Amino acid sequence: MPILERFLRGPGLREVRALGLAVSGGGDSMALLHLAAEAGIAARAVTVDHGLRPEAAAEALEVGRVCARLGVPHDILRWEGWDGRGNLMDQARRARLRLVSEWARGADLDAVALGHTRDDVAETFLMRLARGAGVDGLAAMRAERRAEGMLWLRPLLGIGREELREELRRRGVAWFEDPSNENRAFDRVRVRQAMQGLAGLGLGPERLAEVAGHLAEVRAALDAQLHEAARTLVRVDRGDVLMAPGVLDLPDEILRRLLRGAVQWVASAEYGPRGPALARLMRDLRQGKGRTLHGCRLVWRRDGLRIGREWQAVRDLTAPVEALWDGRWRLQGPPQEDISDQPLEVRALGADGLDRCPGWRATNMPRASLLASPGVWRGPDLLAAPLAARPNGWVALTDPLRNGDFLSRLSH
Ligand SMILES: Nc1ncnc2c1ncn2[C@@H]1O[C@H](COP(=O)(O)OP(=O)(O)OP(=O)(O)O)[C@@H](O)[C@H]1O
Repeated sequence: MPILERFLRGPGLREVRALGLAVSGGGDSMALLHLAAEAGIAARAVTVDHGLRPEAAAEALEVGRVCARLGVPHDILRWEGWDGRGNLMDQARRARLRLVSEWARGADLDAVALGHTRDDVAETFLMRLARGAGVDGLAAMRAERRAEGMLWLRPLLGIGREELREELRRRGVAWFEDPSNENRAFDRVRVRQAMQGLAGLGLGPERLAEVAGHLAEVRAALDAQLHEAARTLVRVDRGDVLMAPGVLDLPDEILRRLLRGAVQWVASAEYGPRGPALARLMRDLRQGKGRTLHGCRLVWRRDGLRIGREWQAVRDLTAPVEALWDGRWRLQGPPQEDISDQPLEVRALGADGLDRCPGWRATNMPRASLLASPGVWRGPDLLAAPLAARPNGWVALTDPLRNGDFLSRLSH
């Protein structure tokens, strides 16, 4: 089948009204650009200049010239955010995702296409295998996914990198080779080199991508079961997660995912607890015991398992009332006159705060959950404790985006 047709068969492309194209100038995304232009898709391209290589700015301009010849509007975004710490590649990738999604929303695009190919799937599979990943990590990346408020499409996942380059050569199109592709310090580069030896064993990129594709189907089946379990056995009660006792009848794999998602949400953490910690947790829970984990308290009560925030984990957290507190709480209250030079702030109630909420028992919330619940403070004075029966005109809601996130995170 001609390459253009295979490209167009990629999910979502035909329904898109206006498509963003993330074009770094490398072979894969240059092929993406040319295929989209040839297909007559209404598109707008973007290049992020990370400012990390001196040539990057000139390369971005060159991508712009190619786009102009194809009649595709092109924008350049600059990232100057690296603070010199942490994993540079990871930060650059995250920043790129954020910048490009802001750009796409601003340009009223309904999806952004990325140039990942079948070789990326195969390489990622091997890299994850080397780290001992499970089904989720080994499963092929999704051809269609939502993140950062944008729909991301990967229409080239079924096509090999070399085939795309062949197509570019046929058209006389040049592309930039990223010099880091030669740098053995990067895992991906070492994996690429190792793959040349694996091909002789029948483990070429096609076969590896096929296995990753099967695992993606396994992941989808687990997701469906997880969603069903969450829908029928789990609910959120004022920031705590409640699981019906029936969760103990679920297969271990599903219960583990449910617990990881719930704990991650209650702790507002970027990652859930790791395998060994989850295994210990499950053993204890099956013996009817509770425990603390990852900044959460898990306790059995009459109606099932309650997962709440641990006071110790939030005792020193302070946020202005307009901001999210503990990554998920939004406080809303009556307008305040600026009568004091002490600003209003959100802090956990703690024992000191809860002592000033005489009606808290009527809330039917465990004391431990209320200790870690948000209060509105002015210096030492507690103005409001919305979850502990002292609202004083204030409400505390978990951020709706985060709330939606809870289920999507549960489903990974
Ligand atoms: N600086 C960038 N500007 C715009 N899009 C980018 C940029 N870097 C990566 N992308 C997008 O993300 C996809 C995958 O990123 P990856 O880091 O694997 O890219 P790459 O190795 O530079 O690939 P390519 O050969 O497509 O340029 C690219 O195909 C492209 O769609």
